[in-house]
Amino acid sequence: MAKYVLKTNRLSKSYKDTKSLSDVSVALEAGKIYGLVGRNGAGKSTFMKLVAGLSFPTSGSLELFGHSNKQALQAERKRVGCMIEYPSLDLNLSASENMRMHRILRGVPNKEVEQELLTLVGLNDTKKKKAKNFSLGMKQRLGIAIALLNSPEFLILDEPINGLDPLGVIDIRNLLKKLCEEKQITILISSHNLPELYHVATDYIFIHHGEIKQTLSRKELDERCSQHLSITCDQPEKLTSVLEMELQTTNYKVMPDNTVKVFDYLSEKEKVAQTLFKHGLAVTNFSVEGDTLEDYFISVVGGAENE
Ligand SMILES: Nc1ncnc2c1ncn2[C@@H]1O[C@H](COP(=O)(O)OP(=O)(O)OP(=O)(O)O)[C@@H](O)[C@H]1O
Repeated sequence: MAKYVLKTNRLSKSYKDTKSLSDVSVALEAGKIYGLVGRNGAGKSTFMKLVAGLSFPTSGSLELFGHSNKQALQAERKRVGCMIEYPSLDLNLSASENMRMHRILRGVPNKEVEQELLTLVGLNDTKKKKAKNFSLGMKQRLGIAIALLNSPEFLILDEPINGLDPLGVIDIRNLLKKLCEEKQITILISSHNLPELYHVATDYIFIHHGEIKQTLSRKELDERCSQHLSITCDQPEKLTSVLEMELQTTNYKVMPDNTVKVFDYLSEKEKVAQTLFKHGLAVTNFSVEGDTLEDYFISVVGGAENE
């Protein structure tokens, strides 16, 4: 049975005239990396703050590690690490001094954890350099090290790759994969950039105007974004048997509306069309489809920024 780190039930948050989050119901399974993707102002930080206990819902409820009552939730939040909106660094302190300050503030007795985590995030040789002289990527990595101080099982990171150069993005991506694979930490990471999240997340949650528009796995996203022939005809079952028997491919998928997606023969479309015709199939749609990640994002959350 799936083990859930987080479940929300119609979680909502309003600020005076603004409904920042509307009826958000999601379930996050342990051991995965969830990408929370949405435009600026979609409600990503609002959602993360509610989960982290930094803000309170207007309505709805949430469950962490299977617990939902107020006191139990507070206790379970000790198993959560977060970096929301910006890393909470003292810019006049070095990496080690920042780690020490946060370790003491959180009551973590083990001093060794400071260096262990700085090594993990690749900041063990920054010596006395003050955080104000760090690159954005180094600040983000230090923020992640701070979020890891209490050995969390669930890590919440708000836009940790926003504004980083390509190498900085790769560093953070590799770090997150390592945390998930080696330390079995479940991760929720937000971004407004689906291609950036694509390489790190195992699952994606699309949020727009405070509502969850779609949740899907990497495999499902790949299927939707890979180029394929989309075929609609009067006899879908006969179509699949022609694909298997005549065209020798099982690389297809029948969609709920009976459209068949064929992932082979993209460069031999005529051969497919002729074969279907030869077998008397009445084809009503035959087209090449498949979005880029950017197109797919827009198809889910809409095109215009201020619609
Ligand atoms: N404290 C607040 N008071 C009033 N409105 C707020 C507050 N916090 C957030 N909002 C509003 O709630 C909506 C969602 O904001 P939120 O910061 O959660 O979005 P986001 O997806 O994290 O965006 P960004 O990527 O720009 O940080 C926005 O319309 C924002 O203006």
